[in-house]
Amino acid sequence: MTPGIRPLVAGNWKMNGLGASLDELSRIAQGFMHGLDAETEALICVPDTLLSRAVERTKGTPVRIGAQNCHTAESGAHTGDVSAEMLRDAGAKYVIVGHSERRTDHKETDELVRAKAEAAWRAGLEAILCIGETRDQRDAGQALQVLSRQVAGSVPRTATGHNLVLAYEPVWAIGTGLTPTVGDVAAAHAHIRGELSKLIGDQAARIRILYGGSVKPSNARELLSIENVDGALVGGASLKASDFLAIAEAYQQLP
Ligand SMILES: O=C(CO)COP(=O)(O)O
Repeated sequence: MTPGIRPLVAGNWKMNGLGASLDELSRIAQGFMHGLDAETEALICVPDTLLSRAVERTKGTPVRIGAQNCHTAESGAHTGDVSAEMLRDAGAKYVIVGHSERRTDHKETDELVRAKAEAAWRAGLEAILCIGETRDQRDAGQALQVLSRQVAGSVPRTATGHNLVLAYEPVWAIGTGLTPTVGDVAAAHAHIRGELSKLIGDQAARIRILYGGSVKPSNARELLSIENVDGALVGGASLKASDFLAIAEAYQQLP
């Protein structure tokens, strides 16, 4: 946690969810309506096919809806792509950019990720920009170097606490049940804050840095209590309302 920063617990449904999954979303929204403290911001990033229905389901609740990717252009001849303006039009408030699955599956570079963050801002969305090292990079002792390179290459210099959220997601921890040690998460987040500060100065202190990678109810409290961890980006466990709510509750239990 960082004093003065509103924590964000975000779910990333990835390529999961049909219409019926919206019942789970309703349960998440109900959980935040009744009992969960408004101090924690809640967001679910759904597949584009569910965007407008998800926005409808969560209307009047504290849960925000986001998307998982956008094109850099506002409109045009890009078959199969969706622009940030279209996501905004469908009711999204946030968009994830540079997730490692997109960096791998679609060969997204830091430069492209930076352009996507700028496209998100042009459309009035907040960007959740993901970075993180692979297992090989960690084993080679290069984790912090990789994070430096990704921050310098993919974070636009006009980033502020109002338009950017950073997510540290070690690639090897995604969907594996493995998590870094508390010491490694603390070192990575402090390092990211330092690199942000070199790039954008004082605003670095305002930017939320989320941890993502195998966050679940049983480890949420430990992970979320680490210094400079301002929330979580949750994959698998965000598909189940009881798990996602239990992760959000972990924040309330922190001193
Ligand atoms: O990639 C992630 C969130 O963006 C993390 O996924 P898991 O929580 O399933 O490991």
